[in-house]
Amino acid sequence: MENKTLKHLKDNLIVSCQALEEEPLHSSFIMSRMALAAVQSGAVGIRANSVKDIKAIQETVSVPIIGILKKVYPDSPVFITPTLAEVREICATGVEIVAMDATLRKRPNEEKLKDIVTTIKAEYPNTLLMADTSSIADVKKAEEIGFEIIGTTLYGYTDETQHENIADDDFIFLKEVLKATNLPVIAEGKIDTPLKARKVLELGCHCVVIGGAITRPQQITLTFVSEINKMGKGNKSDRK
Ligand SMILES: CC(=O)N[C@H](C=O)[C@@H](O)[C@H](O)[C@H](O)COP(=O)(O)O
Repeated sequence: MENKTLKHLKDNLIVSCQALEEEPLHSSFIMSRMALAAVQSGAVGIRANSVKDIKAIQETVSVPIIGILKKVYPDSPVFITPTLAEVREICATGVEIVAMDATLRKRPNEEKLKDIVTTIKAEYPNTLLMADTSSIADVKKAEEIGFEIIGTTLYGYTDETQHENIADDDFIFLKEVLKATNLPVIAEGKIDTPLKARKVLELGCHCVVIGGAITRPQQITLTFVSEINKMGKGNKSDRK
């Protein structure tokens, strides 16, 4: 029998409401209002970073939350809920799903992903664990060690995949992910148009997470400015 949260999310939209310290909208209050705006327009779930933001969002909306805690360690490139300590902190908020980096990269403090998953499953058996992956090898490993959900979150966001985009070659990577696992797949990462969101669901993803294209105004503004800047001198109107 499928889990209640997964049933709720099926074929629907999750909006990621995140602003890091260096971003203009960094504020738990603003993130909670972003979440409210998203839910008012039909999002059925929210993805959020940090205990503070999660609490503010929980007080504002009552949809399932994918919680993460971004933290940078000096000895590893892994920063999305990287160690057992952050996973525990996010589980303790009571979010329905906790996501963590599930790439095969070296983790901080020499921790092993399998140990983190085993420990958390014993402590929080009702919390769903989502693997933020970047490759087919990550996906297979994540399923093997006990994750319940696969996310494509890190495809295009690691050194190895920085030049890739999930929409490349008619979503070839996503199609391979769907073939490689029987777990529900959440499409996430660089999905920047409504059409692409629909397409990933039609391909068989369980649901879709959209971040920057909805909640990062600096990123949205840039898409307009870049297009405007393509206007050649010859195309500019003479009209005063
Ligand atoms: C790589 C990384 O740090 N990803 C983060 C994960 O939570 C967020 O910053 C993204 O906004 C989120 O994954 C949604 O993706 P996009 O913003 O591309 O729609």
